[in-house]
Amino acid sequence: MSASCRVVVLISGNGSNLQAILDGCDDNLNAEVVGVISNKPDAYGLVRAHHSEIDTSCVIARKGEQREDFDARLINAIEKYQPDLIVLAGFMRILSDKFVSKYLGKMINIHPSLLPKYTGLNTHQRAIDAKDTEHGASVHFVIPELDAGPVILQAKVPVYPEDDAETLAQRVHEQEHAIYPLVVKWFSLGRLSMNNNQAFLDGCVIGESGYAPD
Ligand SMILES: Nc1nc2c(c(=O)[nH]1)N[C@@H](CN(C=O)c1ccc(C(=O)N[C@@H](CCC(=O)O)C(=O)O)cc1)CN2
Ligand SMILES: NCC(=O)N[C@@H]1O[C@H](COP(=O)([O-])[O-])[C@@H](O)[C@H]1O
Repeated sequence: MSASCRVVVLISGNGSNLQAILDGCDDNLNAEVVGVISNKPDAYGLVRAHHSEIDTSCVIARKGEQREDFDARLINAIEKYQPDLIVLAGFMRILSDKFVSKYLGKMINIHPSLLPKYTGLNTHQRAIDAKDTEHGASVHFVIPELDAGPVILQAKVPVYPEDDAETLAQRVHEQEHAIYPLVVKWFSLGRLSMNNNQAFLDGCVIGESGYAPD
């Protein structure tokens, strides 16, 4: 029986979140990763996709190319798979308003901070520099404004005085790999909508150990 929710994952690098979602789909028969698309040809996530016999493609920015032109090529690559859900997993491109509007409500991203804190890049070092005692990750719907979409699920981790960006990133990664597959599962079960998202925010109390409604 083919899965009801066709998932396309966009990556730019290592793909550890892709791997967590692939592993999660083994248990969640409602979702199937049908394609992995990278904007970097050397992304290790492409190797992970090949190991799982998932179709892959690359859409590589051309020198001087307009963002909208790149995004048009990316749409062509995505539409081949006819996805129900688009998952950004370390996809390091800011997407144009036209692209985001096309996939509004069916595109999610994982961001390494407790949004709305620390949108953008270098979040772990910024949390350390601010002497924060907690940090974490957020899964959110993607809207044109960067990292500002409705938050679906968050995971918190402690920040220790001896932490550097690397040790903190590792602790955050562990929680990312726990929460992202959950959100994919909820979406595949039809339990996620950008319109009535508050129910999940109220129900999602996440600590270091991680908790979320089943
Ligand atoms: N319109 C949106 N696009 C993207 C969103 C979003 O919420 N709205 N989420 C990001 C993911 N992201 C952080 O989570 C992020 C990715 C990339 C950048 C960025 O500055 N990219 C540069 C290029 C960087 C590079 O090539 O190394 C750029 O695109 O000019 C910031 C945040 C995904 N896109
Ligand atoms: N602003 C986007 C961003 O910084 N995303 C972050 O990139 C990493 C990708 O790791 P992965 O390739 O191993 O999944 C993840 O930590 C994710 O939160």
